[in-house]
Amino acid sequence: MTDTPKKTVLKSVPAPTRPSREEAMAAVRTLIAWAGDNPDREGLKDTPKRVINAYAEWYRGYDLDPAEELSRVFEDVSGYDDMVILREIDVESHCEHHMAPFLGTAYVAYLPTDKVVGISKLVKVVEIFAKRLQTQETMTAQIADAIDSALHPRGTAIMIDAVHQCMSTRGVHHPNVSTITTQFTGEFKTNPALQERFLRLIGKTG
Ligand SMILES: Nc1nc2c(ncn2[C@@H]2O[C@H](COP(=O)(O)OP(=O)(O)OP(=O)(O)O)[C@@H](O)[C@H]2O)c(=O)[nH]1
Ligand SMILES: [Zn+2]
Repeated sequence: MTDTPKKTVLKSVPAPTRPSREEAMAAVRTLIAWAGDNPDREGLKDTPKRVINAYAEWYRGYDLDPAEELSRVFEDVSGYDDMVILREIDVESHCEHHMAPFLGTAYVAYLPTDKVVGISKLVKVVEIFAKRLQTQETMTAQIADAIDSALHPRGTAIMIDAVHQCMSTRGVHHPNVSTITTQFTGEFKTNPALQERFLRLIGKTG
């Protein structure tokens, strides 16, 4: 049997059966009771509703398509062909192992060929992948893959630097550990000088 190459999923696969709001709120009541509190006491009365509204915000990326955000391109850039870099994009995501937040910063760069994309769309792509249950590695790869598939650039460079609350507020309890992930494709992958320039321009080298 041959190994098929791992493909990053750009469009989310819908949950087999998406529960109703009522079912989701009942699940929150169960978790409150499991934590040891009384879901019927005054202070917790509206909590299931608040929690599912928060979930709708934290996981809104399942209903959004990054390819659609990157579908509008501009070809009139007067021959500009150097890297485009977005620095310091806030990342607020949740790890798929504990559903705990991980918070940090993303840096996104690509080397255009004949077209560029509106820079806000790159922030939206980061946002869409962040608003799903993630590992930092998967999310980093997915952002690169979305840009490569939509723009066919000469290369893409992504870096995410984040602190995982599953490591800071529980488990190993190390609040100062941050995790850095990078994904380089195309010329960024094959040319160390380009990687170095990307890292220098985002302020990650001395
Ligand atoms: N590679 C990777 N690991 C992650 C990420 N987010 C959380 N984790 C890790 O996922 C692992 C899950 O490990 P398990 O042993 O299955 O779960 P656990 O017993 O809760 O692990 P501890 O966190 O070590 O207490 C932990 O080591 C987490 O630190 C991520 O984005 N990428
Ligand atoms: Zn976790």
